[in-house]
Formats: sequence, structure tokens, C-alpha cells
Amino acid sequence: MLKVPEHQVAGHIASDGKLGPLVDDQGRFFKPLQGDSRGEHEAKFYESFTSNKKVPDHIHRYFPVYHGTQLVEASDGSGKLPHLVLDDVVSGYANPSVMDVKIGSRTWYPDVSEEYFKKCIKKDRQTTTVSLGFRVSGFKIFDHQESSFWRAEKKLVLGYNADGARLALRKFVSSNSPADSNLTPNCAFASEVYGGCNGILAQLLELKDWFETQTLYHFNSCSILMIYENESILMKGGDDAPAPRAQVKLVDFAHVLDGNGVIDHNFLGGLCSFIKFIKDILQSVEKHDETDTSLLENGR
Ligand SMILES: O=P(O)(O)O[C@@H]1[C@@H](OP(=O)(O)O)[C@H](OP(=O)(O)O)[C@H](O)[C@H](OP(=O)(O)O)[C@H]1OP(=O)(O)O
Ligand SMILES: Nc1ncnc2c1ncn2[C@@H]1O[C@H](COP(=O)(O)OP(=O)(O)O)[C@@H](O)[C@H]1O
Repeated sequence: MLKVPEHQVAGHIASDGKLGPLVDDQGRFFKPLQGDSRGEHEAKFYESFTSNKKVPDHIHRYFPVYHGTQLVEASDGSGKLPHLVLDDVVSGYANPSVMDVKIGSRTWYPDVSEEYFKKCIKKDRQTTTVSLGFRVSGFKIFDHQESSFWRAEKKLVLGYNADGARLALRKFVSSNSPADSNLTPNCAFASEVYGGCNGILAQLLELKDWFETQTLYHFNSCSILMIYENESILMKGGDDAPAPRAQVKLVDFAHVLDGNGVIDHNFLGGLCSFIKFIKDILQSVEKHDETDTSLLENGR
């Protein structure tokens, strides 16, 4: 039995009879092939990427595993439609916090229609895409105090300026109530989630290394998904405390183009900018910890 994904944070959502992705209880994510040949384009990308021996193994792990396409009952009640069958990258988590960040200082690319170009550039200018080289598309946080999920409102997210994006990235790794906009995010999970040898920053840097040399694909309008589980961090100290399992995954390949031997500077530039934001948060947390330690040592 397929159902609407509980943890989807952006994109087309299958609710109120609309067409959108579905999930099963076996850890599969079914994304309907979108019109305008975008769906076929995304399927072709997955087929090319999956079998591309030039892509190193350690890079494959940043992409959802692709299981081909399948005709399944669509969410909008229009009957059986072809869907991409992917690994559901959040299926292994009980209460995942998830953020979608669209990378690049432009979402349009050469040879798109005038109409599509205008739509993209308008949104790119209205959001932080042009100014920062990335935009937050959506996120949800597991609020352990309330034992429920808090979801950022799409309209507010798309209205973020640089400070709003920074605040969202801090909030994403904080333990104080996300619903209260008067509280300064405490970044309680930043070191465990963003930092460390298996954390988000280490993964982003590994991706950056690849993007510095890869000329196979241009990842237009593609997103980085960040996923982690915060309950486990709160069990800190317990021997059985599981790791937060912070993960970076790339999603949405409807607009990927052949790289033609050229660096994907649009994605690479956006990724570098995004990395700087994550690094700054980690640095501010370390600085704060150092101040706390010195205050303690000085008996204050
Ligand atoms: O329909 P919209 O205006 O919500 O735009 C979609 C975008 O939503 P946004 O409002 O930017 O969060 C959406 O962005 P997210 O996935 O939400 O980051 C996609 O860009 C989508 O296009 P495509 O599926 O990649 O071809 C976009 O869909 P299309 O309008 O291009 O079909
Ligand atoms: N393989 C996946 N597993 C789990 N969730 C996914 C997967 N792919 C996408 N998602 C969720 O769906 C959202 C939209 O995906 P995306 O491919 O960008 O769709 P769209 O083309 O409609 O924008 C992402 O932000 C994420 O929350």
C-alpha cells in the first residue's frame, strides 16, 4: 500500500488529490514522472549515473539508489502512471529532521523557454539563490520537547534573506522550541550534526572535492537534502546512544545536463557558499564553548 511521504519537505506534494511522490513500507520512494519530458529526463539521468564507471563509489552514496521506473496508481487518482522508484532516504529514521537546500546561483540554464527562464529568474532574485548561491526550499525539525514535528512555512522559507537562511541553518540543529520565533536557536546539535568526521560538513567537503574536478554532469536546480535524528543526541552519555546519522543526499535531477567537459561552476560555487555558512555556525559554537570553559576555569 502506497502512502504520502510523511517527511517530504519541498517540491510537488501529493495532497488534496494532487500529483506527487508516494512511499511504501519497504523503504521505496515513488516519484511520478513529471510532464514536459522532465520525468523522462530524470529517469535518463539516473540510468546514466547509476552505470557511469567514471563516478567514484564514494560519490554514489550521496545519491538515492535507483530501481528503475514502475507503473503505479498515481496520487491524484488519474490511474496508473510511470514513477521513478528510488530508495526512500529517510526510511531508516524514526523521527528525522530534514532540510532541502537548492544549490546554485541560478536555476535556469541555456536553451530553456523564455517563459521558464522568466519564472526561474524571478524566483532566483526573490530568494537567496542569486545573492548566496543557494536557497532553503523547506525543512522540518523533530521537536523533542513537544514530541512532534515542526514544519517551516513554505511562504516564509521562500522569503528568507541571507540572515533568514543563516537563522534557519542554526534552527535546524537547535534543541529549543522551533515554534517560538523569539527564542535564539541554541545550536545544541551543531557539533554532532554539522561537525565531526562523519558529519554534514565532512560530507559536503567530500562532495566539493568531486565537484572541483567532475565535468560529467551539470546539476541545474538540484537540491541537497540534510537528514539527521536528534533524539539520539539527547541520550548522550548512555552507552547505547546511537549516532545522529547525519546524512547528505542529492535529489531532483529533472534539469541535469551533460557537462561536456566543463566544471559545473554554478553548483560548485553554490556549494562553497553553503559550506561557508555551515563552517561559520560551527565556529560560532566552538567559540561559545571556549568562552564557557574559560568562565568555568576562572570560577565565574
Ligand atoms: O511549482 P512551484 O512554483 O512550486 O515550483 C517548483 C519548485 O518549488 P519552490 O516553490 O521553488 O519550492 C520546486 O523546488 P523545490 O523542489 O521545492 O526546491 C522545483 O523547482 C519544481 O521544479 P522541478 O520539479 O525541479 O522541475 C518547481 O515546479 P515547476 O513549477 O517548475 O513545475
Ligand atoms: N529519494 C528520496 N527519499 C526520500 N525523500 C525524497 C527523495 N527524493 C525526494 N525526496 C523528498 O521530496 C522532496 C522533493 O523532491 P524533488 O525531487 O525535489 O521533487 P520536485 O521535482 O517535485 O521538486 C525533497 O525535498 C525531499 O523531501
